[in-house]
Amino acid sequence: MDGLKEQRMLDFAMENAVRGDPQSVVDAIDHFCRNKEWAMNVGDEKGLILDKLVRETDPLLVLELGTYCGYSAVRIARLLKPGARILTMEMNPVHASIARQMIEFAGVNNTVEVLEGSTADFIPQLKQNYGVDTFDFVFLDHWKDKYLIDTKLLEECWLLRKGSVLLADNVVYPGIPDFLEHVRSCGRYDCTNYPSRVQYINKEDALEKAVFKGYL
Ligand SMILES: C[S@@+](CC[C@H](N)C(=O)[O-])C[C@H]1O[C@@H](n2cnc3c(N)ncnc32)[C@H](O)[C@@H]1O
Ligand SMILES: [Mg+2]
Repeated sequence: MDGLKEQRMLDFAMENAVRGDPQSVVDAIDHFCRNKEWAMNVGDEKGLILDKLVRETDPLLVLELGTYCGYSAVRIARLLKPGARILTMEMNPVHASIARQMIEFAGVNNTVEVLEGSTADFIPQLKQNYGVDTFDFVFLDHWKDKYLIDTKLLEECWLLRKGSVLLADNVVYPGIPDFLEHVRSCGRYDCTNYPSRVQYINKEDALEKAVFKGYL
């Protein structure tokens, strides 16, 4: 097959979903990944847990670490109240470009801003350059050796407040033991595990919710 899977995913969504209808974009991507080519979106099964926790939190300001093609950003954006915003970080320029097109096609480009670059570079700039006070909801879904480093960076940069919800994907597969050990044992988070399955295949995985208790 020629070209990139990510481009094929975008083309499939544009041909099979309705412009401006984010649910139809989410459905088209899930269909593509279940029937044509697997991809690393959080997917429809874990996506239901993500939906439930976004609805419960009803955030005004969301941070996503790891945009990929924009699937989870569109998925979250479709649930947000007017005026709410998502900042999503992606260091791969090809992924960032596909994501911007996906987000624009889904009609959520006024809600979602893709920051192209690494989390290590962007997180320390958020207060000064992006007008951020604290995040209500953070979705961690980038490279697994960065979850702990970036969680500590969010804490150090005062970007969390009492009640901020961190939601981490892939805590069983491939597993993020250093992150889990930190949030479960440092005393600053209330943690809940949500068992599920790896996107689009029958293999055990889970999401971990860690609610920040404040700078104790
Ligand atoms: C699993 S995918 C994200 C999937 C997306 N959240 C979804 O569900 O649709 C991980 C993405 O994180 C990006 N990434 C990994 N480490 C990063 C970092 N330190 N800073 C920014 N992007 C990163 C990768 O390039 C990749 O596109
Ligand atoms: Mg993931």
